Amino acid sequence: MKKIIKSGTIVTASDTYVADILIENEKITAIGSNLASDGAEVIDASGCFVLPGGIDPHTHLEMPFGGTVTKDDFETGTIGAAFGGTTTVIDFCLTEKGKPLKTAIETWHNKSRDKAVIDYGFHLMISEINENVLQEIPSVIEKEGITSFKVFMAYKNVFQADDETLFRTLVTAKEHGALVMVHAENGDVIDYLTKKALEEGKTEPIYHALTRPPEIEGEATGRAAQLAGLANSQLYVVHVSCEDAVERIIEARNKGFDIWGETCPQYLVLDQSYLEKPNFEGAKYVWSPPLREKRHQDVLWNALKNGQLQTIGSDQCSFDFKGQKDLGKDDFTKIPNGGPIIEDRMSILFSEGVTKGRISLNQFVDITSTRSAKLFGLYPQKGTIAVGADADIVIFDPAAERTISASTHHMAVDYNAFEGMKVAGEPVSVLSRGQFVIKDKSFVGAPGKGQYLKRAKYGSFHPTGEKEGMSV
Ligand SMILES: NC(=O)NCCC(=O)O
Ligand SMILES: [Zn+2]
Ligand SMILES: [Zn+2]
Repeated sequence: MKKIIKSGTIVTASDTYVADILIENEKITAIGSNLASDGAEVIDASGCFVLPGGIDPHTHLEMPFGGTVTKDDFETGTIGAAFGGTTTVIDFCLTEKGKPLKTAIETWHNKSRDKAVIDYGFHLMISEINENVLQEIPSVIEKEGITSFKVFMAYKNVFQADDETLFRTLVTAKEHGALVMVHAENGDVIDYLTKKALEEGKTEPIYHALTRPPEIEGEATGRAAQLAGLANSQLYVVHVSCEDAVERIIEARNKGFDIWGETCPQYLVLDQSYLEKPNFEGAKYVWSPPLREKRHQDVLWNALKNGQLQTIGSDQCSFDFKGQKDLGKDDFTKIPNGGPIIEDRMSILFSEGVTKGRISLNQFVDITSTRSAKLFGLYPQKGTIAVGADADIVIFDPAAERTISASTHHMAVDYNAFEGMKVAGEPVSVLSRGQFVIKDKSFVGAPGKGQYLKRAKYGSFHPTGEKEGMSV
């Protein structure tokens, strides 16, 4: 059945205007003034913003980590995402050394196929480069449409890859049209500092932050950037948390390197002091990289405003406080890293960013949706409101107010890191390919309705030279 969204203020990465939107067969087929209803279901959006569905480029759903598995899977995680206005997630598919890449990809299809309520794609972790891996890469890109690879520079003896692997991944990605993503922290130095802290009897959550100082992130970011420059390849730095890393990204971009940076809501609004909360509550705030001193927040906001960081990912990686985070009660290195943010990613950026004047409304759309669509091969099918695009649409009430709480969130996890935070603006209804997933703030979608997305190669939508500012 046709739908018409009437009288809303459409916001894209470049424009803001009042118009109606006609939806037919999953797509936007017309945008204009006073479109005739013609028996279509009419959705009144007056007083609301009509936004392209959010794209979360960084999630870990049902991921094994730290001796346990993330609490939110592709069902609860994508339900939470939809409530927050996100209509696409790109999740990290973990590989194992010595096993075919296709085995890992099949595992991830099995986790997601019948569960996702919104569309989804995968990034692929690269932990080693050898003849078998090199042989599989073309089919990963061409058949699976996986056009982004992830290399961990941290988590020694678990996920960490060496520099040769990172460099060869960059070279291979350049050859085949993929974007290399890095978790940029120096895992070897962290390993030394954490062992030393434990020897000195320092076991509380705060030592997680103190053994991973900003210099360690800055060093790894700079190293990855230099290697990307040497390989003449493309690099995307995930979860940038501090000034040291931002500076390395700016320097590399100024040299003309093809480098992009993502930050996350937690680094914009929470700080290192949260790790000192009593009764082990600090464990709720254990991320890698860690929360930083407050001064880094202004640097991150400015970098988003100036286009030096371009996207915001949730890094959704949720563990219950009871039964999972408390694995590290006597040893901070055993606290599973990560938190639940998929649901509040867009609200926090709107409330703290747009309503507080740190970024514009169009930048908000670019950062939460359009830029990820362009970088990860989904544009213009996703990431904008235009004729021919998928009808992934959020009707967003900027006047609504809400308090974030585990008692009202839709993720499966038993706490919310932003508990008690008041946010302005809320999605009222969310459509995925023309079907309501959220209608008048209630879930009306179904597991399995989300489709797997084969993505285009890197560079399809942002020719070299379009790196500066918000014009891409
Ligand atoms: N970020 C984090 O603490 N957990 C998720 C895994 C990762 O992205 O490093
Ligand atoms: Zn990471
Ligand atoms: Zn992550």
